This record gives sequence, C-alpha cells and structure tokens, in this order.
Amino acid sequence: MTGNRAHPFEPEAERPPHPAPAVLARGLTKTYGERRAVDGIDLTIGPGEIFGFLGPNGAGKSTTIAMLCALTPPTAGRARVAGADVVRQPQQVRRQIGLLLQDTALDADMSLARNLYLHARLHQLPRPLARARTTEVLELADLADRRHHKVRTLSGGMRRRLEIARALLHQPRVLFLDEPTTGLDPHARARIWHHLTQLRDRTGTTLYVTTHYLEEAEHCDRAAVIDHGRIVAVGTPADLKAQIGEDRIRLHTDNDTAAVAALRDLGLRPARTGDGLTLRVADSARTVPLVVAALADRQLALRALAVTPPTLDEVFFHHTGRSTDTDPGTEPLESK
Ligand SMILES: Nc1ncnc2c1ncn2[C@@H]1O[C@H](COP(=O)(O)OP(=O)(O)OP(=O)(O)O)[C@@H](O)[C@H]1O
Repeated sequence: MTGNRAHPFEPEAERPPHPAPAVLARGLTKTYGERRAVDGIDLTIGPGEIFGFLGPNGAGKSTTIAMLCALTPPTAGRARVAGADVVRQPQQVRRQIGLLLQDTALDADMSLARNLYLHARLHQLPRPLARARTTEVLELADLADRRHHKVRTLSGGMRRRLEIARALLHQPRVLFLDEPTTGLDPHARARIWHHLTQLRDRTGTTLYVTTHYLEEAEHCDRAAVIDHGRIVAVGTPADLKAQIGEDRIRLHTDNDTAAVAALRDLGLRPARTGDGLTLRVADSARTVPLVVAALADRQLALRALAVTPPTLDEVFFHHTGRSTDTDPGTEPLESK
C-alpha cells in the first residue's frame, strides 16, 4: 500500500494540499445477513495507477466496486474516492468516477458518434461540450475514422473500446472497469490492455480493473487478490510473485524413480508431473547445482531441466487454495 496519510478522513478544508489518493478504503465491510460479502478491506490507490482486482466468483469484487462507486453503502468502514467520502458525498463520488459494467448497452443501429453524444447529453453535458467530448473520446479510442459507422459494424474489441470511451465522456478521475476483457479473444484482450495503458498515460485517469484472467495482473502497476471478502495479497506483479518466492524446477532423467530418492535425500519434495518431476524451491540458483551433483553421484542422466519463476496463478493458489490453472498439475508424491 502506498501514500497513506496520517488523517485520511479529515474534512476537505483541513486536508493538506497534495493530491488525494484516487481510492482510499479502511475496514470497508458489507454484510448481507450473516454473510460478509466484503470483510474489512484496506486499499490505497494512487492517482494515475492501474490497479488490478483479482478474485474468483463470489469473492466480493462487485460488492467492493458498488461501495466505492457509492451505489451501495458500506455496513462498516470508510472509503474516499477522488477525495470524496462514499457515504457523506455520494454525488461528488459519482461525478468523479466512470463505471464500465459487463453488460453495458450500446445502440447497435446508431452511429458511434450518436451513441456517445446522446450519452453525454443524458449526463447533462451542454451541447457544445457534448460534441467536443464525443470527438475527443473517439480519438482516444482510436475510432475517429469510424464515427459515422453503425455500432453493429464493429468488432468485439472495438466495441469494448467504444464502451470505455463512453465511460470517459465526463472526464472521470477514476474509471472502474468490471471484467473489461471477458468474452474477447486473446488478441483483442491484449489490445484492450494496450489501449488502457495508453489511456492512463494520455489522461492520467486512475484505472481500477477487475479480472479473473490472472495473467492480466501483469499489465497492472499493482494488483490485489481478494478471496471470501478479504484481501489476501497486494503489490506489484513482482511483489506478488516474490511473496511466495518459489521457483519451479522441472526435470527429467533416464530413471525418474531413482531421481526421486536422490532428491529426497537432499531434503527436497519432488512431485511427479506428466513428463518428469517438479520441485518448488525458494532459491533455484542454489538448488540447481546441488540437484545436478546429486544426480551425477547416482549416475543418473539428466535429459532436461528448466527453471520457471512463479506465475500469478500460483500466487493466487498459494493464497486461496484454488487455481484456474489448467496445468496437468503437481501432486506431491506423498499424497499418492
Ligand atoms: N444483494 C445481495 N444479497 C445477498 N448476498 C449478496 C448480494 N450481493 C452479493 N452477495 C453475496 O456476496 C458475496 C460476494 O459477491 P460479489 O458479487 O461481490 O462477488 P464477485 O467477486 O463480484 O463475484 P462475481 O465475479 O461472480 O460477480 C457472494 O457470496 C454473493 O452471493
């Protein structure tokens, strides 16, 4: 967490003149009956940060967004978004945020420009400003040359860029995007992330992005992992990986059964994978030479050896006990 101030909930006038965090939450909680959908989360997100919010279905992502967007009040705890308190200043919060939900409706038979202009007018932008902002956000979305095309002619990725553009019409300081890449193919997903990064660089907008594609945390400045309403890990992608600090060594020998015994003698816990053995170790640079020497001692021929750093999926698994990884898996031999 960054940028904590001593008195984050002081009234506006008494606050120091430096920019407020884009999002600040302390002990934010939402209960439905007995169920704690969000259970005391703390967040500090800096202006212009791209912040990822990762978690499985039902973890509490949407409820957190709803509280931060002043759409539902917290049961306990406090939050400020763009400097405004979500309970005491909900209108101010709503004016300063953009929200892109998954089922955002665009009129497919209307032109891109018309969709945007009408949306701007709906949100009370005066006509000249609505026209100017329509042109500006079409340029930001890299869709200016299609302004008169009908929405139905767009690809899925372009459509998503148009939806993002629409959420930017009123120049929000913080844009919340709920699963913006869901339903897109990998190429289109990569383009959306490229687009989001450019957008942040050009406008300074803070982006708060939920995703269940774990590899997408790599595009974020920082990400949090939420499970059962609690944040179980937060940091840069590198921090998150370092928190579990385990490299994976995959190896294959001419006699893996004998290799298992050799590795256990070194105090390691090899697991069988489809085509060989896998080890998880804190320090692969130190372990690999020991492994190679131990195998050589037993005259076992090493056919292959590869070291991979932990993936974000492994971070998630480490913290939640669940995984979206389709990897054939590494069952410890002891459990067989
Ligand atoms: N209005 C509600 N009434 C009762 N329980 C709710 C309500 N809204 C959410 N919940 C419960 O709170 C928990 C968190 O839900 P939430 O929708 O925030 O999770 P999520 O991480 O956004 O999941 P998903 O990706 O499936 O939307 C879930 O157990 C859900 O069933």
